[in-house]
Amino acid sequence: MNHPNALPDSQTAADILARLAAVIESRKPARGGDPDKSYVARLLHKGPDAFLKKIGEEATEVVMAAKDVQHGAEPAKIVYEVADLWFHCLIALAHFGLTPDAVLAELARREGLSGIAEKAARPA
Ligand SMILES: N=c1c2ncn([C@@H]3O[C@H](COP(=O)(O)OP(=O)(O)OP(=O)(O)O)[C@@H](O)[C@H]3O)c2ncn1[C@@H]1O[C@H](COP(=O)(O)O)[C@@H](O)[C@H]1O
Repeated sequence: MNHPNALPDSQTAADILARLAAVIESRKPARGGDPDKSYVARLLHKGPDAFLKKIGEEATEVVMAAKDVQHGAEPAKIVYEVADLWFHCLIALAHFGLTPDAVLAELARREGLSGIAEKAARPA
């Protein structure tokens, strides 16, 4: 299994996610997405139960891939499964009118905030 380990110089993760989000947006039924020609349109057409089920399956596949890697499989296996998981999460975000930028902004907001300190500061 071969996959590129680094992004080309001109590409940022935010750009890639934004481009994919734009494609997903264009596949919405209201925008004429065709379930016969597009996997994304098909999932959006089926509705939340369909893509939320896929997210559950893909999350499980990430766990299974990681267990395989623990037992000697090629680490790239995890990359493919995480890509599937992120992709299906982007479909859910689009359905609910959210963008990957919102998630990136939340991660940026959390930068430097220890998870242990954050949990300890929560109201009882
Ligand atoms: N990144 C992806 C992407 N990742 C995974 N998949 C598809 O997700 C599906 C589910 O993957 P699985 O491994 O679970 O396959 P499966 O078990 O056969 O799936 P199910 O039958 O259970 O749904 C497969 O059909 C994959 O091809 C993707 N399909 C599309 N994209 C992106 O979305 C864009 C728009 O795609 P379309 O809407 O199909 O034109 C594409 O240009 C890509 O950039």
